[in-house]
Amino acid sequence: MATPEEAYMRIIPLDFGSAKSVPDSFVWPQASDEVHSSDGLTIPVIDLTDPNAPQLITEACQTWGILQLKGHGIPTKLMEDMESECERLFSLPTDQKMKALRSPGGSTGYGIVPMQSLFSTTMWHEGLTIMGSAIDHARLLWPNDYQRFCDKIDDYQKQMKALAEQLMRILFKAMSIPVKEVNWFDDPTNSSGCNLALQLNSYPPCPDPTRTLGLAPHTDTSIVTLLQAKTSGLQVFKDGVGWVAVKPLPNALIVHLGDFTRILSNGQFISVLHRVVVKPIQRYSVGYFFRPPMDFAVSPLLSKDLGPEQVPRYRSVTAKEYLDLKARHLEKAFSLIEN
Ligand SMILES: O=C(O)CCC(=O)C(=O)O
Ligand SMILES: [Fe+2]
Repeated sequence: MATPEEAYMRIIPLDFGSAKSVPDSFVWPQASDEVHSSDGLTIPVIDLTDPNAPQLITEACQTWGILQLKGHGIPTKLMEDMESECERLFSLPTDQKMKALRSPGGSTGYGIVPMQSLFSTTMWHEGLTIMGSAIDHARLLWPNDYQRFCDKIDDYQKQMKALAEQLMRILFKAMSIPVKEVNWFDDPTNSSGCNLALQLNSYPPCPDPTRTLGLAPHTDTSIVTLLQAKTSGLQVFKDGVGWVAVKPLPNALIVHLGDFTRILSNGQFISVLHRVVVKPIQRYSVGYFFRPPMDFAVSPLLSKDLGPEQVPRYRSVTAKEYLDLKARHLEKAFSLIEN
């Protein structure tokens, strides 16, 4: 068990600007694992305006658990603006970013990802987590000029929420879960307490990219995660194949299925294991995590397809209980809820 001082130190990113080599505490031997050359094996690309999109998305959820989405309606300008805001944020002097440092055990603010506490090796990463308004953090980061960041973040979250709901309607239909039973759907004020989080990620230029990882392998604790990333670095694990590199298409969004969808679909949909490798060049990504309210009971039994003869593979678990299990056990959380 880490002491409070150790817990605090574990959320402070390295001062990457002055790192001329990869310190020993950042060395991940698996960073140099072989990656499948993805010729002929690429994650599905789906256009949301295609009339067959629901069917194609359902198939992609069963075979990959990840897809690239075109025709999603998020304005290109807004996506570019988010990339610029990431640059503006992460280029701030370290002392300034540290003013918005997340507290140990806290959910929002600047720092290394929360799952870092489960690993003894550090990841080549810094991030900012936002839930709801960004104003408290933005005021600390830019005391005289915080409104621009807040406005962009608000606009982005609003548009991402609408898109996530559109995708969830497709997923819930595919899983035969009646949307009317899920009363937190379509709640414009989010008064039902959906756990929506925006994660801005920065992977600074690395002097020796084959020795370290930007993010360790993990699945997302979400129903669905929408990710924008201009450059490569993300890899997904495909059973029987190994790590496959994702090559982001211009203006497309990457859609990850998260653990909650795996539970709701009784294991029919995959929550894909993924990781991030680093490069000699700077990389940013922005993830929008859509999670149900904390007290929502996530259960395969919500599906009308699950007849009495079919056994639920997972027990019912509230979102809060699962988030706690995941925070302590990471990918082993699944074995703890398996029937
Ligand atoms: O940066 C990426 O491509 C992935 C980020 C990610 O997996 C996450 O934030 O959970
Ligand atoms: Fe992720």
